[in-house]
Amino acid sequence: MNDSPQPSRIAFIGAGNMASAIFGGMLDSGYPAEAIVATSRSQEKRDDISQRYGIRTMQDNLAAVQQADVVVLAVKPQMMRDLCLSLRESVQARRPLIVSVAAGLDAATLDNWLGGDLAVIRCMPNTPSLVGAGASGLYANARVSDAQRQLVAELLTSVGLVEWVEQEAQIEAVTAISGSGPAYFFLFMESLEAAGVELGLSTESARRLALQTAFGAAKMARESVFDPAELRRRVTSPNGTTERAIQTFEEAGLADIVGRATQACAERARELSRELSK
Ligand SMILES: NC(=O)C1=CN([C@@H]2O[C@H](COP(=O)(O)OP(=O)(O)OC[C@H]3O[C@@H](n4cnc5c(N)ncnc54)[C@H](O)[C@@H]3O)[C@@H](O)[C@H]2O)C=CC1
Ligand SMILES: O=C(O)[C@@H]1CCC=N1
Repeated sequence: MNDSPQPSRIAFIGAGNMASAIFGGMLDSGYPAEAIVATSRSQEKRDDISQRYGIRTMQDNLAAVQQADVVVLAVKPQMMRDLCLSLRESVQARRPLIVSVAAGLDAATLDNWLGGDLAVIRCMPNTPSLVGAGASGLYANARVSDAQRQLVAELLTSVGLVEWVEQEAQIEAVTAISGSGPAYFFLFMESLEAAGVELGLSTESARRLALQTAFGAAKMARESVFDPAELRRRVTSPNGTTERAIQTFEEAGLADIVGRATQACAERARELSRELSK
């Protein structure tokens, strides 16, 4: 993963949903468990993580930082200020690369809370990282070296797709499309399952059909030489069944709804940034 024979030591601060999705995916793709440590305040959670993933866990965030080349900050945005202030001294002493996955917190604010002059990468991942099918947007501040960019890109490529953005504001767009995006597709799957039940299928059968169709459509869209619009046209026979369904979606303004939902998501990220960086 880097030029030295030793893998980079990665400390995850806050071993919740997103951190476990990333380190779980890294482990599945062969990253050595000995090089990963995760912190949690709950003993039960620490035991569960060590048992399930075979990585080291700690209660003490400072001890984790003191041994790390890369520190991944993975607590809720609202907890980040206190966490950064508590890590400041250790971080300034060791100067690891900082990677934040928090929605809506800009690199300069994090850097400031951590004492300044640090290499900071803002990452917006998503939970399908857990199954190696994640999508992450990355933004690096000016202090991040090429080697550090490459290391983080490699780590996240091991759990899915990586897209660099050149402007930090573009991270809000990544949040609206892929960070929060899995929830939109899950919502559509839930609706499709409920509709199947309404039309007379059993819940189990409706769920299996809805999930396999979502999977099949995504796989086909990724693998095909045709774009999604052309693939949709190929399902839609003139005067056939699909046409009626698509007409219904269009009349209800699906594209507009998606536009408004993603705008609202990006705006919430900006709002979080204003609230939390005060
Ligand atoms: N869940 C998602 O789909 C995504 C989440 N994110 C970001 O990831 C971050 C974490 O979100 P989730 O994993 O969903 O939340 P979570 O609540 O599952 O995980 C956060 C964890 O941090 C722990 N924690 C809080 N303060 C701590 C401290 N001082 N020291 C050690 N541990 C501490 C909590 O106990 C919890 O286990 C957030 O900033 C969020 O914006 C980013 C992309 C996607
Ligand atoms: O809902 C949230 O705030 C986080 C960030 C992106 C996905 N989950």
